[in-house]
Amino acid sequence: MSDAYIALADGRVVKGRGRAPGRARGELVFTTAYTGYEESLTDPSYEEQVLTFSYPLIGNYGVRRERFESSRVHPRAALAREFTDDVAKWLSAEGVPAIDHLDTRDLVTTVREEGAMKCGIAVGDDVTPEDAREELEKCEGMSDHTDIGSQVTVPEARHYEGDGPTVALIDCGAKGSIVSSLRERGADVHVLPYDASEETVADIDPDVLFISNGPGDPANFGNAQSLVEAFVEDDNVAVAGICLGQQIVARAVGGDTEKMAFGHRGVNQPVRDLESGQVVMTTQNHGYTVADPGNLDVTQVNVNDDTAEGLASEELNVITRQYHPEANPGPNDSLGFFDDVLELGETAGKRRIIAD
Ligand SMILES: NC(=O)CC[C@H](N)C(=O)O
Repeated sequence: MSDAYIALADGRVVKGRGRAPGRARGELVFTTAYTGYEESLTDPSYEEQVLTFSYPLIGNYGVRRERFESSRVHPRAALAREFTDDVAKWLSAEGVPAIDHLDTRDLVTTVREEGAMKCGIAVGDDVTPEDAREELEKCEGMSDHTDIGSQVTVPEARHYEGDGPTVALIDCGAKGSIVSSLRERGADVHVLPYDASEETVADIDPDVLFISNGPGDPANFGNAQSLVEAFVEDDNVAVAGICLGQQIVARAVGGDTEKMAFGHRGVNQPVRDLESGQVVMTTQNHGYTVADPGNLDVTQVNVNDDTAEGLASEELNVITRQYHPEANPGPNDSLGFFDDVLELGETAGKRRIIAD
């Protein structure tokens, strides 16, 4: 165990116990999830953030690769009341600093009251509060990471063959279980880099253009937005999105996004479907929200703060979710989203066959 310091943008330096050494900086956020630490730590949407777990004991059921959502840990550092040795070893091996023995209630309250904030981290045998402050000094705001997509996307296109509708999944930092949720339903999935060209997508001749989740500010994903702009009016292509994907789709159809104070991160966020009135529990991880849905209808809202959780347009064949229907971690209540997306794609595909 070593010394560990967190320098917060509000001027405070918090001391903890070092569990994995290193220095880091990022946007301090918290998740209230009481399970799913492996999925959260490997979710690419946490790139450039420092993740605080409000649940006190992290690591209770070990660390298993099968639960990973990507090939590496994405938060720049991890904070908890208590990490098990398994988690501390994993984060050390990944070179991601970890600190525990913290008053995480205080950290969460600070972020709730003052909003997600920059922080600097220093963990090691002879680190000082000054080292953490130095990291804080170098910390950029989330929106300043203008090419964050390049850090999390696939290096080149991947194709998973299937008999179902063809999906062009634009990988802005996609969680693995979005790909597997589509494949399990028979979809023919092309995973494309975040900067894929319109021609590449057109060559695939997709039934669905699907924009994935991903880190940072949706305004920094101009290429994905222009792909939606190019295909959304095409009657033969359905458009779908999850989380960052919903935000990008909304921006592409004349809508807008804004930063939330501290966001939604957890596994029990209640969402109401406006048509059925049904409330489902959802997994969430986002710090931006759709402030204006543009040409789309808001179909689902967050019960706590009324923010847009689902958007759709029958006319444009669009369906999106702000939360994570792939449910890793989290309740399976909304897995049906993937069936809805593929059905929409199938309808679009049939229209094309008739048109041909
Ligand atoms: N999980 C996500 O796709 C996150 C979307 C976006 N980066 C946000 O923070 O709002």
